[in-house]
Amino acid sequence: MRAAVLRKEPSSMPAPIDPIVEVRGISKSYGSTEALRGIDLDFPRGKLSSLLGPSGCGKTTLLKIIAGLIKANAGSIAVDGKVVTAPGPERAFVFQDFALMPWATALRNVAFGLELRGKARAEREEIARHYIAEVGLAGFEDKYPHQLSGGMRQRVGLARALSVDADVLLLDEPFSAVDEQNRRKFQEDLIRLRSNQNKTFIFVTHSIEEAVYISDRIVLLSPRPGRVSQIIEPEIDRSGDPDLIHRDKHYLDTVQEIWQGLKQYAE
Ligand SMILES: Nc1ncnc2c1ncn2[C@@H]1O[C@H](COP(=O)(O)OP(=O)(O)OP(=O)(O)O)[C@@H](O)[C@H]1O
Repeated sequence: MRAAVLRKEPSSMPAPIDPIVEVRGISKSYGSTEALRGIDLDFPRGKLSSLLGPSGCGKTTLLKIIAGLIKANAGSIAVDGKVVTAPGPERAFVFQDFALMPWATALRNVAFGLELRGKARAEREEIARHYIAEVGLAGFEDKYPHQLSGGMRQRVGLARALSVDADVLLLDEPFSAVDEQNRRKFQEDLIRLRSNQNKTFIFVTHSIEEAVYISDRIVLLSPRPGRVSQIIEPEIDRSGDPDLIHRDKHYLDTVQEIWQGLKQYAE
């Protein structure tokens, strides 16, 4: 039987990275709490990178600095070679609680980013319908958030981020509020979206299994203050049966290797 997960042959030269997001010397303190110190990172274009580490290591802080939602005390962020200091159309942020407008339908919520950008109603609704279908919610366009399950609300949040056509999607633990079945299903959807949408995903999680399952690249952060401790490229062939991947030796070994590095921080 062919293995479901393949470790690619190591090449003699590391593949050059085409970074879309460049993080240089980022430090951030909240009062006397030093959240991040001297972070240097490149996020490759068209890939899914995860920020992984124990609670409080600064994952969300780094993601929000990349988004331009909070300011660093030192350092810079460049997107496509241009230094950014505020939110911009090339980056879309998916919040942990999805941040939906409760009084608006799924369609209006998804179209909202386009509404803010001044797109005409017919056009923005056509785009919104397309992405609602992309995330598996066709038929739910006219439902309000309270009529949708947590998993569905999360899909609305993702469809909204996809519809504004940003090159970089920043996702802050988007699976934390949903049950395990939906989480698994959504991880598979994200892998599919990442291969057919040509976007760069930067994803915050504290689940080692999740990071190994979905990521091209995992940035491990160590806490107090947050620093880059390791970068891991799981090199998993995800074209096979997802259930087999979860049982594959290389997948399990990678999970174990990361756990060995992180367990010292477990409380
Ligand atoms: N607004 C804030 N004011 C003060 N301290 C903060 C603030 N936001 C974060 N911190 C502190 O900065 C550190 C990093 O927080 P951050 O939320 O970025 O970590 P995290 O790795 O995302 O954590 P978690 O996995 O628990 O979400 C923590 O010690 C946290 O308590």
